[in-house]
Amino acid sequence: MSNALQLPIIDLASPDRFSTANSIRKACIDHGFFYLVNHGVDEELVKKVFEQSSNFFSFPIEEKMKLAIKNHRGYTALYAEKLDTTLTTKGDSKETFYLGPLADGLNQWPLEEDLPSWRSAMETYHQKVLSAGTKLLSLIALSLKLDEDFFWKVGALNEQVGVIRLLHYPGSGDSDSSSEEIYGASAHSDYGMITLLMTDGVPGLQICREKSKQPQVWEDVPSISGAFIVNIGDMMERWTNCLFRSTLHRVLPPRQERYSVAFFMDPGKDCIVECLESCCSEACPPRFPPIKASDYLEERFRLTSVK
Ligand SMILES: O=C(O)CCC(=O)C(=O)O
Ligand SMILES: [Fe+2]
Repeated sequence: MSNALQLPIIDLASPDRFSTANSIRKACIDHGFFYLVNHGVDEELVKKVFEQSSNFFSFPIEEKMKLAIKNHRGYTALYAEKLDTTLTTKGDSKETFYLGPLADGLNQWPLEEDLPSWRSAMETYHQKVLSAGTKLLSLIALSLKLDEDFFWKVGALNEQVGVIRLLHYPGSGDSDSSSEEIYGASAHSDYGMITLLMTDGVPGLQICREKSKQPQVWEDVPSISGAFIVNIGDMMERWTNCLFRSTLHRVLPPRQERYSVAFFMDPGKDCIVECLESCCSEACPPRFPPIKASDYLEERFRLTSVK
């Protein structure tokens, strides 16, 4: 079952920060998803990143495997990841490429002679989206009645933050011969603080707002040209004691080829994520113990890769 959904639209450039923070708070409580506009990442750059992504994924598999994932950076092939760890079917029908923080030297780069504009496009995109995400996190802090620089002070934000995941869903054409339950991206929630997602407009993304309600109700999330689709991740849900929702989402197996680019803002690795005082009380005690971000994230990565 699926319905179309109208998510709130948040304007990152609005001068009225307190009213924006209030709208964000409502969006995070009601949906855990919203659109972000006036975010400062220009359309030309987004177009370049999608072009470079499509150029890379069109290479033969042997070439792509030369950059196979190491230290969470590089290429993962079709069916190599399964975001819903409870499924018994083979992995998700997508291939991906991960690029992390620019300063740590761990990124893998395609050869310049193969893709001359790749590196500059990806580096610029990383910087620009990190800057938009950082502004958004200061508004999220305000929305939780915290100081604007709260996420800096607790070590969640630093120059070692921000992971780009390029995604390519090859598309199944019109035939759907398989009876197996294979998704483009199977049902999952994201792990970190926030995710900023751009798609090429091909439909497929759905959310389920009540994770534990049966049967699950899935609603389509249409793309709005130029807007990021932002969602709250599990670590933010932990900080807020489930006030903000880390909403379950998935991508249906697209008939048509589909590209998207996710930008994950996970907390810095030494950051301890623990229930905010404003989100618990005697009647509503913390639901999760404090946890070090890197311990939590490593375990989640380990579970999603298909052995
Ligand atoms: O491709 C999409 O629309 C969503 C991707 C996603 O949920 C993810 O990469 O975590
Ligand atoms: Fe996701």
